[in-house]
Amino acid sequence: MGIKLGANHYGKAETRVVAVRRHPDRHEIKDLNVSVALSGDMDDAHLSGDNSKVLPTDTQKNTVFVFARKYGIGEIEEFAIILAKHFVDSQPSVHHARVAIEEYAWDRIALPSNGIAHSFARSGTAPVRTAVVHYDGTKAHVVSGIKDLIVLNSTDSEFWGFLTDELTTLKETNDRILSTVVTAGWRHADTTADPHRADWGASFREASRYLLAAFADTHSYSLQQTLYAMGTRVLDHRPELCEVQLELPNKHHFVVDLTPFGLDNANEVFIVADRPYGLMHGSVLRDDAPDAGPAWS
Ligand SMILES: O=c1[nH]c(=O)c2[nH]c(=O)[nH]c2[nH]1
Repeated sequence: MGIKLGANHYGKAETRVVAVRRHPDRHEIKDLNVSVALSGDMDDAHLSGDNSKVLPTDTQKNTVFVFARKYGIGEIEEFAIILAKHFVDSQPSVHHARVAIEEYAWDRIALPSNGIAHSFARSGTAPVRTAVVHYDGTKAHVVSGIKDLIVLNSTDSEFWGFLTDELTTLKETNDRILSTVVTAGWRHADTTADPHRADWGASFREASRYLLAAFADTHSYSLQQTLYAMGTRVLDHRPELCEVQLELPNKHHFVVDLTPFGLDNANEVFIVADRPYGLMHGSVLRDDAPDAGPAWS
């Protein structure tokens, strides 16, 4: 019985880079977490310790900083494509690059006394913008997204009519709190490997806006239904996108029984359960969505 090397990839994970763009009257910052994973002709490295086809992860990290300086950091999709193309197009042993970027938002605080807006406060619950690019020498699969987006509806949520068995204790409800922490990715249909081919910023802002709007104005009969409504809303309005994947934990809010204290509680005071939680995952896609290839991996 033989043993062989299976699928593998390697790279520098979580390079944190902050870039400051200095204008006379204001500075702008980009705060990113960049993870690179390369694969290709790496058998020798694993089987015999021959590193001649291995681009060190240290070099990958340096590339992130050098490219930030040389090209500046614009939209994260653009930066990810530039990096992914570089690794594959410049190294014959590298056949595939996955570049995943998280962008952390900062808010401005009061203008300091020198008149230059260069001070920021990390937004307390700011969601993180994400981009994952896969490039194989021809196509660039781009999945943009958002995570850590905490949302809550204090009404317009019901859950009833569900299956029951001898172990079911959950009561049906016509009015509950619905709260989740959205992790969403949306796949761009176009796979042309041109970093400047799209208005990535507008696409991100609009997709996020439609996700939120659908969460807010869907009268929900389950988090699963809300998930589908959110994905559908984005695809209805953003023709450049062909698939949305969502992961939605159900952040359970339970009405506290206050009768021991002689008080009623008409959906006013809740205990927030930390664990366990329901976890919904779903993909919403067009009938004619092109093959996803490695986009979601
Ligand atoms: O929206 C919900 N979906 C479920 O599948 C479920 N299951 C559960 O216990 N509560 C909920 N809520």
